[in-house]
Amino acid sequence: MSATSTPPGVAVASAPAVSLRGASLAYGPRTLWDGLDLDIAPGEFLAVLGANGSGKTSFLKVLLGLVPLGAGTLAIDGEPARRGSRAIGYVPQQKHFPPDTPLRARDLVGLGVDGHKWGIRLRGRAYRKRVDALLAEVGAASYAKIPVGMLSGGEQQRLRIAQALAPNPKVLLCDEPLLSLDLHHQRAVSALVGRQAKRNGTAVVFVTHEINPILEHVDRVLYLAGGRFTIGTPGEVMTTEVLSRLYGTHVEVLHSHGRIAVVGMPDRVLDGHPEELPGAELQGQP
Ligand SMILES: Nc1ncnc2c1ncn2[C@@H]1O[C@H](COP(=O)(O)OP(=O)(O)OP(=O)(O)O)[C@@H](O)[C@H]1O
Repeated sequence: MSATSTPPGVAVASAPAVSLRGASLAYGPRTLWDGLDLDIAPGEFLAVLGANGSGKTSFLKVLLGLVPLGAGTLAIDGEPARRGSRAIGYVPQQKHFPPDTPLRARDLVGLGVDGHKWGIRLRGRAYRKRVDALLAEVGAASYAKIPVGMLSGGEQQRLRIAQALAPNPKVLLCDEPLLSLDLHHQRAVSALVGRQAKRNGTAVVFVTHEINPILEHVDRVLYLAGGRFTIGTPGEVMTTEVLSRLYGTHVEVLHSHGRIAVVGMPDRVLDGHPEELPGAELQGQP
C-alpha cells in the first residue's frame, strides 16, 4: 500500500501539519520503521496501532523532536521538529502525580493556557473562562479545586487532555490516553479529540492498542509491526489480508456491529518475523 496518500474527506489545499519523507528510525541494529512518507493534513485524525514494542511511542518522540530520525526529513507545521514547540499539544502515557503535588486541577489546566508566558501571568477573566471551559469539556469541573495528587488516574488523565488542548495546537499527540478511563469517559474523550480535529483543524496522532473507542473519528491508520508499516483508512488496513501480510503470519480480522477484532496476533514480532505463535489479542473487547 502506498505510504504517501491524501486522506479521504480531508481538504488537500492546506499545507500538511506533519510531513515525513523517507523517514527511518533505528535503535542500534533494530529498525523500527524505514522509508516512511506521510503527510498528515490539518484536521486529520491518524490512529497509530501496533503490538508492544513496535515503535508507536518512538514515533511520537520523533514528532516531539526528542528522538532524531536515522534518515529522511520531518516538518511540523512547515518547520523542523523541535522540543517545546507551541504547535504541538501532547498527552503522555499516563503517570500518576505524587499525592503531595502542590497543584490543583484547574492550575494544571491553566499551565496549558498560559504556561509559555513565563513571568507574565495575567490571570484575568479571559484566563479563568478558558480554564473553566476546558474543565467542562473533559468533565472535570466538579474537581477543579482538588489537588491533582488526590485524584484518580482517569481524573488526572482528563486534566492532561484539557491541558494539551488549551493552546489550540496545530498537532495533538496522544499516547494511549484512554487507558485508565471508564467506557463513558473513553467515549467522551474520543469525541472531544475528534471535535478538536474537525472543528479547529488540529491534526491528531493517536497511539492506541484499541481502535474501537476511536473508530468513528479515525481518518487513517498507521499500523506498525516488526520493522514494517502500512497506512490507509481503517477499512483498507483492518483486513485479514493486509494485517496477515504485515505480520507475516495469518491473523483474522473480524468486523461485527461496528467493532473490529484482530485474532491470532503474534505476541511479539521482531524484524518482520513472528516470535511466538499462536498468540491472540482481541481489539474488540467491549
Ligand atoms: N532510547 C532507546 N534506545 C534503545 N531502544 C529503545 C529506546 N526507546 C525504545 N526502544 C526500543 O524500541 C522498541 C519500540 O519502543 P516503543 O516504546 O516505541 O514501542 P511501543 O510500540 O510504543 O510499545 P508499547 O505498546 O509497549 O508502549 C522497543 O523494543 C524498545 O525497547
